[in-house]
Amino acid sequence: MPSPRRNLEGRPLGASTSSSSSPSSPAHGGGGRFEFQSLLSSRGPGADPTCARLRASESPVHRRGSFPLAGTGPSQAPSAPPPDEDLMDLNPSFLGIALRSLLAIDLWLSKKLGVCAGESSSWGSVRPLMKLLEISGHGIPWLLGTLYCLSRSDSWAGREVLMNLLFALLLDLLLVGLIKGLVRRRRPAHNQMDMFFTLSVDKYSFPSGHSTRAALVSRFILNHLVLAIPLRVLVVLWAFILGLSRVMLGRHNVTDVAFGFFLGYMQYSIVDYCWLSPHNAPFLFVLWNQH
Ligand SMILES: CC(C)=CCC/C(C)=C/COP(=O)(O)O
Repeated sequence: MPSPRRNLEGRPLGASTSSSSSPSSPAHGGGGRFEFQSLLSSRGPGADPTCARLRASESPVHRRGSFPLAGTGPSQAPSAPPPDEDLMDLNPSFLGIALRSLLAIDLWLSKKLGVCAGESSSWGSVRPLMKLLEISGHGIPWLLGTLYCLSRSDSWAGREVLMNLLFALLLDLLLVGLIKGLVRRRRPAHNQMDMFFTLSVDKYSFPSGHSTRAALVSRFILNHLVLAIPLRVLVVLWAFILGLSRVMLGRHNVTDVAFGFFLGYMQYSIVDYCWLSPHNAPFLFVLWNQH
């Protein structure tokens, strides 16, 4: 009866060992190729290690990927191919590489633009002005301001617009809070957490809540207020500078702000689509009237 095939450590092929998961084990590099070979050859019927080796050695990916694993000179045994899962690990997709590069550029650019991140930063003297701008885009003044105007409004048309602005601001808080809680991206390391009134999710930075609000509110204003051209330009400028100031203050990375603008813009489309009126939400208007 043929004796069971063994790997170079003397273990029967296919036998799982607790040591194979430890960092010093072959699977983690030392003589990892032996463990990979045993894994390949134990893959059930038809799993021919010779074929697998040929297939893998034809692949430039394997050649590149095996480099860190081999760590050995030509005098040692030829390296066996890693299993498919390992090939996948060693073969990052084009999308993966693009995302990693984008992230690296994002971090680098955000650090460069964070010129007001502290009092001692190169533009530290502008920091108070940037913080004033920060308050102009904060949720509290916008919510309180809208509620105040609603309470003072004496026309149905005005009330309708303000009711929808309130809905937009609440929707924005909800969506930004949700995404921040899901993505959990840390704020940049150079940020000082000295923001006025934050919620617990505001320790996260993606997306920038100020930027979503800036895009949402400015699109709302441009669509529902009749303004002279210079004022319209001012509204757009305010939104843009508010977004930029988030990176300059070191609160956000560029991608947080870019996505924030996109999300805020889309949120307006949702609000416009679900536009509340005395016809589709009469209870809201009656409630407010009684108020
Ligand atoms: C408490 C309320 C009503 C809003 C929180 C507003 C806030 C602090 C958002 C964080 O913005 P960034 O994500 O741009 O830092």
